[in-house]
Amino acid sequence: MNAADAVTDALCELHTRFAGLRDGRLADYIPQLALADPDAFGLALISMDGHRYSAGDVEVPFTVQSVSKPFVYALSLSVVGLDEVGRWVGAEPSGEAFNAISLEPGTGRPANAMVNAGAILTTALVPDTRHAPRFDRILDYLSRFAGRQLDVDEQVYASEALTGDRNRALAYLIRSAGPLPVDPVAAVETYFRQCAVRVTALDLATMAATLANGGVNPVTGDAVVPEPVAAHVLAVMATCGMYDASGDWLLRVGLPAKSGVSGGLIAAGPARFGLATYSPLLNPAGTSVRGHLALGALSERFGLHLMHNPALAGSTVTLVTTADDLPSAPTGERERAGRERVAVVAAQGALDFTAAERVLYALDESGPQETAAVVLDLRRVTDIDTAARAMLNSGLARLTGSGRRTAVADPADRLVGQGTAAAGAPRYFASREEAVDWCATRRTG
Ligand SMILES: NC(=O)CC[C@H](N)C(=O)O
Repeated sequence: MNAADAVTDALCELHTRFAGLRDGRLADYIPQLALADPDAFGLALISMDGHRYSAGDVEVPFTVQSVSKPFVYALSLSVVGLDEVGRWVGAEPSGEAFNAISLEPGTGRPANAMVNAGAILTTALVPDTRHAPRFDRILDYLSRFAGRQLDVDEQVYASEALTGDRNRALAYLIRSAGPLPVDPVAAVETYFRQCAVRVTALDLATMAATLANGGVNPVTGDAVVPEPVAAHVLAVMATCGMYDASGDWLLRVGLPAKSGVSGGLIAAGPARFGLATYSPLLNPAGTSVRGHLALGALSERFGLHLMHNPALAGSTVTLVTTADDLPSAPTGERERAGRERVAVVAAQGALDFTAAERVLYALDESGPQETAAVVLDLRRVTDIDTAARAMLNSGLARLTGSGRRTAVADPADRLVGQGTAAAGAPRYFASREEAVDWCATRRTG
């Protein structure tokens, strides 16, 4: 028994809880989908370290269907850019079903890339060259998101190609509405193939985890799309991924998600995990009944809701008001020894904007009257992002500018970066002792 089996146990428990449920119907408007096993049910979770947890049928193949949409959207954003994609596809929830025959009034754009109209256009925006045919690019990207080579279920493809006139109608409607740089009618057949790509619940969880992990597949380490693209896709999944049920989903489950009519469902916890379920019995909105319930229960049980008050990293900052070589010496004795009282603010962990604010506040609180000198101890900091580095640098410059003697213990050069000590910048030391000693030494004159 391993300790991490506790995670698997939680998934198994949900699997047991919902496996017996027979509500919902198989999709049959694509005839091949009606042949799915209604009892199939699997749940998978991939962590940001690429750890895999699963319960039930997580290796049963099924076609990706609409769960392909966020990933192809990611591809077109990467290739064409947010602004250009945004000219042709909106980012507003449509409040309508996935296959609604409707475009945004005024602009003639599909409402978003998660409904069929927007997805067909998104697919059309993926460049199609002799060197890299559109579908090959799509299959390659989906495979990189999944971390293994995927293929197409030709029977499901043929089945949708035979019956997909509603999507063709949408493509013609889109083409009639505006001066597009691409042809959605030609792209709709590619869209059918993209929907027929075969995946498993484990694949989908890995794909969701890649979006959650800033576009880097946490299992293979492959940087599939840039971080901002992953963030944009998650944002659209959060507001539009569950079609006309998106608001209620965000309210109750609180995670960016995407459903598909073959029974796949993904949800992503940014910087935390990727989740997927497979169960082909659908509710009237076209979402897996068991998947919906299981992810809802999981979110509630583990507090995964995005808007859930995030646990404040209570230990980001420690303030030690006196730390010098004469820790308990009274002021007189300290002065005779030519030493000053030094405050030490110690930060730890990964510093982002929020953590940097706490550090700066603690630096202010550490003075100025009683302890004029202050040391910022970064020895236990593991990472500083760009925003936090800029904030800390300008905050420290303000401190020194206001006359406080300031030193930073930064053995890993995390803050100073390029090693430049600009005028007005604090002094940098490799150890806390040196920093405290420099600060404590009373300057004369
Ligand atoms: N919601 C879905 O999964 C729909 C995908 C399906 N291929 C369609 O276009 O109708």
